[in-house]
Amino acid sequence: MPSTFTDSDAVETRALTKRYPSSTAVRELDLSVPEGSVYGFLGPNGAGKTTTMRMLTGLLDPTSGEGHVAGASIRDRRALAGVVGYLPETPPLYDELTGREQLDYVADLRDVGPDADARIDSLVERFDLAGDAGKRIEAYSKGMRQKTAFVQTVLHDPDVVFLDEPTSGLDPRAARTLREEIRNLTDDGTTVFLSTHVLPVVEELADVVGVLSDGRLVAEGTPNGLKNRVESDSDETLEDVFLDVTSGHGGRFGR
Ligand SMILES: Nc1ncnc2c1ncn2[C@@H]1O[C@H](COP(=O)(O)OP(=O)(O)OP(=O)(O)O)[C@@H](O)[C@H]1O
Repeated sequence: MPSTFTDSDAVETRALTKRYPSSTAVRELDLSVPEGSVYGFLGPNGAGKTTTMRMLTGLLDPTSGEGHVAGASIRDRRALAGVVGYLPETPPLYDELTGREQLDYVADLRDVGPDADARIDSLVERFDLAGDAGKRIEAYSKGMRQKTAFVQTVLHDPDVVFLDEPTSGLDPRAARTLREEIRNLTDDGTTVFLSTHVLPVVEELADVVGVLSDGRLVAEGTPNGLKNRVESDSDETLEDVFLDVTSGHGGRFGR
């Protein structure tokens, strides 16, 4: 069967669905995320965001439907591993390793090559982790863990980076550094798939926002486009849009 996927989209899904015995987490999801853009993926708790990202990163098999990420089928884990980076809500870190050992280990695992040391040095410096790189991760604060986890996610220069609540636990300075790093990634052509409940972060960074509710995409557009979809005396905020489209009453904003 000929593929209907286009070359310019970094993430594409068609009718992507995940069913569990007692519920359907993701329903017939169609996504198209252009290369080099930031896609803000919003939705209430339990909407299906993590399930979607786990399918797009090869950690979970879809029940039906299909998808490609940077040209790799989401059913081809080996191909996906080279092109995606995933920062999950609870990042996989080894408490017994030092920060530096953790990053060296991941660089090795991901086959980063001869530039690994320089790349780690620069990212560790950028996130103000250099002074603590020799300490064991068990002694790290939540923010230090989160920063280390972000660095390990982007170490192999993936084509598409999936971030689940990346600013969680970060102080304002670190959160700003992270937002700048996300911008730097897209300047280099990387695509960022960003799931967060922090709406100002989405508003600042996202080129396009998709809102998931009960496993379905209920709204999609630029942050300004979504806000301006209804005429209103007061300024509509992204939070108003979010609350409206996820209210369960259909909302004023159709897709
Ligand atoms: N392993 C599982 N078995 C059964 N149901 C599951 C499983 N994992 C997730 N679910 C269900 O799928 C739905 C979507 O969950 P998911 O974690 O994807 O939501 P989310 O949008 O990431 O939520 P949050 O914002 O709270 O992180 C929920 O109803 C959840 O209970």
